[in-house]
Amino acid sequence: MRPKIAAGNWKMNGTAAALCELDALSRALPENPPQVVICPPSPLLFRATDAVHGCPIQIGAQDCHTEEAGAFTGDISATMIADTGATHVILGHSERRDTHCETDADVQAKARTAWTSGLTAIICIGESNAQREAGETLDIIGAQLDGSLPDDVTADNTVIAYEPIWAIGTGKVPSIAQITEVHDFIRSRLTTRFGTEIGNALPLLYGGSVKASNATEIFAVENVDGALVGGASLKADDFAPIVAALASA
Ligand SMILES: O=C(CO)COP(=O)(O)O
Repeated sequence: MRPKIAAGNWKMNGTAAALCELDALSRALPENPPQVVICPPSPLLFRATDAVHGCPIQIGAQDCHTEEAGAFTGDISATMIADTGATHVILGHSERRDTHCETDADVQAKARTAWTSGLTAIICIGESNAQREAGETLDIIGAQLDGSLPDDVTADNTVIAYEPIWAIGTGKVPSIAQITEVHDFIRSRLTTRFGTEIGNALPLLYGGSVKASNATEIFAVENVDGALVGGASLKADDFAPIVAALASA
């Protein structure tokens, strides 16, 4: 049985004042909540882990460097992230692949260093609009999976998030048939490469314009184990109904 995971990616949004949303979210959690992971900007990590102390919300970072320490001005390492009490790190988000030119090989190296520090890697993949229109979606997704996932992936150290780039922050959501097709494809690619035990145990999240209004039908898709949510994770009032939809999926 795979865990259900509601992850929130705050991206470059929020100052210390936003941490009150964690408290509000914890009070709004359903009785048997799914796993909830909030990924605030890195300056908030220490305070965020303090803020969720004693409640079932976990904290994650949005990126880490491939190295554990060294002369990399402006970067943060997996060791530092783990030191804050965070448990997860998002890797290979399309915004980083785009604006920081991250490659699949970079993502794979980052996953290894994340694991070394005991973090769970949330590895993001997804096609652009041009790639989808050219009929290349499954080729792109397959190549990103092959290149971004280390061989020794396990269901405990990795979560995969399918985020079509054209659905991120646009309000455009793929059809249920499109989400089903890609998630089924990812599942079969994983079982082929890692075997049925690991391949069937790895959680798969959908991300891109998830809101309370579309969450229930997305979570009903067989190979969707949760969501990676951007804009609608910033406010507890928006995110709590998504968490509740996942809890009852
Ligand atoms: O990029 C995302 C999460 O990582 C999705 O963002 P939105 O939910 O704002 O579309």
